[in-house]
Amino acid sequence: MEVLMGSVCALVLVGWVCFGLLKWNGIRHNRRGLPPGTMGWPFFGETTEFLKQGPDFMKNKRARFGSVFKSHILGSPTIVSMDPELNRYILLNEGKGLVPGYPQSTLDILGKSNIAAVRGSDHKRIRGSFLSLVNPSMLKDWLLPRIDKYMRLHLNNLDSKTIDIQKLTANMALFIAFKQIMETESSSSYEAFKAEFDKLMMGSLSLPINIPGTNYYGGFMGGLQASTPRPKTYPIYMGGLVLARGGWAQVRFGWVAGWQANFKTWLTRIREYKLNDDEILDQVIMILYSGFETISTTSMMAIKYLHDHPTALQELRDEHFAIRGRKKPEEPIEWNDYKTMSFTRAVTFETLRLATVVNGVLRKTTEEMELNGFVIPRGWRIYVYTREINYNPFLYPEPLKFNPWRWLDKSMESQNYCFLFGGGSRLCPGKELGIVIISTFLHYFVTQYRWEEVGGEKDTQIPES
Ligand code: HEM
Repeated sequence: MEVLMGSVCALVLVGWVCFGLLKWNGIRHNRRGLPPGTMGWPFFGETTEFLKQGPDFMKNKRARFGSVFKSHILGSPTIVSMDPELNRYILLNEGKGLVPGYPQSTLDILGKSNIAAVRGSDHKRIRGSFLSLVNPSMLKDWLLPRIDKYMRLHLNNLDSKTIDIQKLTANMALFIAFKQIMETESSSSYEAFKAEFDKLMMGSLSLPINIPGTNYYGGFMGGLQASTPRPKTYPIYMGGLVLARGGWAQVRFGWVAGWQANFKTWLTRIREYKLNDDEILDQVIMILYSGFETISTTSMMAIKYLHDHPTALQELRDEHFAIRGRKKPEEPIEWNDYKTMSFTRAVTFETLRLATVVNGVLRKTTEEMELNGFVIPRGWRIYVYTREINYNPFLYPEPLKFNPWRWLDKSMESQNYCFLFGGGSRLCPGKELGIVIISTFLHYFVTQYRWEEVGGEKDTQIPES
């Protein structure tokens, strides 16, 4: 009996403490003029629910509080905006105190000079250097030939095999990115790099708790960082290479001395932007990081949608067999071929829309400001949640239907609320490179293989109807 009473008292006490903490956290962040919403637990906020429930978290909140509400996610008080007009305003007005607001974990791991962490003239300079690496002439003469070569290699030899398409596309995206930067590296350094890269991806979206065992800790180099001259926040695209070559200094000087033929070409192209060593490394990491998830998810979902829509698949195949018909079997895809892939481009955009590969982008206020009648304190994060716009029936009739043909009208790509690649001064500079990679993947996949779904794994339905 005493044990039972003790347990009940303990439970009541825990209940009260929890209630008190939730209330205290709500009051702590309560200011006049803020939008409605709840703040969850001190420090953790509502991060667990947000990560666990995904889009349902947003839907439930919107049903309760409307399309602009407050919460506390990924370590910071956050305003979520699902309002299309407000989202557009925020994306187009970085200069008015709305700068990128990626979580501390992302910034720590990607490096303090990565493009998402810098603003103003530094952003212009770094973005300029980035664009010079992926502009149409680079794409045409430098990148596409390599993408073609390594795509063939990657998609070689899948005949009669059962493949996990998620793994295949994830590997493809990483392999292609790696080869663009480190063409002459061996496959063993690719494997070492891949293992480090997985940790980086996990760490960049975690709570910033730097103790062994956490994803955040794993995102760094662990023990290696202490013995190297790189600052504590040494991010780690280079992890694989450091492991493979046995020392950061060696890698560092190797890079700067132009130890990679193709990297030398990159350095020459960006010389005018005067990036220092750390800035160069952070941009390399950013190239790998930004293109990875987006390209792999889009390629995977395109294969799924095409499988489920035979008419679209047939039209895509016709487009690619027409290109093959003009070539010898071993001839690579060239820029002019890519330019004729209008249906492939439409499939890519429709996949990005329907699967909502990017749910939204993060900003932060640099000063207190009024938005939509609400007063947002300085330093609060704003989650510009663009997912809902993708299913707006006025913009996209029958929004839950896979209909690539809607994108053959070219004006669709530039309509005011198309945020598939972001907008304003942060519009994705890798947009065309991403589409080239996905198109090359689809080219070799649909011209070399026919496929069918096997296995009984439960599908995740995207979007949820
Ligand atoms: C299907 C593929 C892709 C999609 C859907 C996509 C989407 C986006 C979006 C939505 C943003 C805006 C982020 C913001 O406003 O905070 C962005 C920015 C960015 N993307 Fe992409 N991206 C793709 C491919 C790539 C590739 C292949 C690269 C690099 C090789 C890349 C590099 C970047 C960079 C560096 C930024 C930051 C730009 C800045 O802050 O000025 N992206 N991307």
